[in-house]
Amino acid sequence: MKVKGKFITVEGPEGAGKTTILNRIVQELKNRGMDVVQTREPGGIAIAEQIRSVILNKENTAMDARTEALLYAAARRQHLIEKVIPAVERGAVVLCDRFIDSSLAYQGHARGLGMDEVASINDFATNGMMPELTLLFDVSPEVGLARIYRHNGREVNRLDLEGLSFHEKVREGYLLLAKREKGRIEVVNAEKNEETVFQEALEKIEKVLR
Ligand SMILES: Nc1ncnc2c1ncn2[C@@H]1O[C@H](COP(=O)(O)OP(=O)(O)OP(=O)(O)O)[C@@H](O)[C@H]1O
Ligand SMILES: Cc1cn([C@H]2C[C@H](O)[C@@H](COP(=O)(O)O)O2)c(=O)[nH]c1=O
Repeated sequence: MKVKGKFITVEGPEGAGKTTILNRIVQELKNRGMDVVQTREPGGIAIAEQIRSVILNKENTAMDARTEALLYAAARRQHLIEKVIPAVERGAVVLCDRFIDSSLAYQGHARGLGMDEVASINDFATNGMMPELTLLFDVSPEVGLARIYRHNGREVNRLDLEGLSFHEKVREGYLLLAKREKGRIEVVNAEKNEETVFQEALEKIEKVLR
């Protein structure tokens, strides 16, 4: 792939505030006249949105952990090919809500499949494409889940319904990744108020856009 634009991802446990902050950042960058593409995983294009509805359907309680990991990787592949790579190649800034680190934290660490195993199936899906910057919105499961149940209009999905220990493992997995990949993953304390989180995230993104 000829790289011209930027590929930036945001990550974090449930209710970390990724969507809220991403919406504001995208608006801010568009106001500055930049070519910005906001997207999400799993989803962002029709085929991946269809896979998303299978994965997150609360009735699919029989789903095996490896099946889950493979479905996320399949959605990722299609989304990269149809949307992310073309946008980066034309020079856009692509801001994506979740990417491979979600699979490593949720399926690799919290489900117990192993981060290395999950990384290897994802290598096949991505050809090794990685973001230039990843913002990890760190929040405790208590705070994140309370935000979802208290304020958010979004439907509670199959993964939200996992127990507290699962969500604790997700956070632990993310923090392990952040330690491992200090050059790419920047941790933001997402328990601070929205304005503070927005300013901190924007500053970090501005650094890679310079
Ligand atoms: N810093 C913050 N402080 C308090 N509430 C916040 C903050 N950021 C977002 N919220 C609120 O928390 C809720 C969840 O936010 P949001 O949907 O942006 O999280 P998310 O990380 O995208 O969640 P998920 O990935 O689980 O869907 C929303 O009601 C939002 O208004
Ligand atoms: C990409 C990806 C996501 N997940 C989980 C994380 C969330 O529970 C849902 C997505 O819902 P959101 O409202 O868009 O955050 O899917 C995962 O387990 N593995 C992944 O690779």
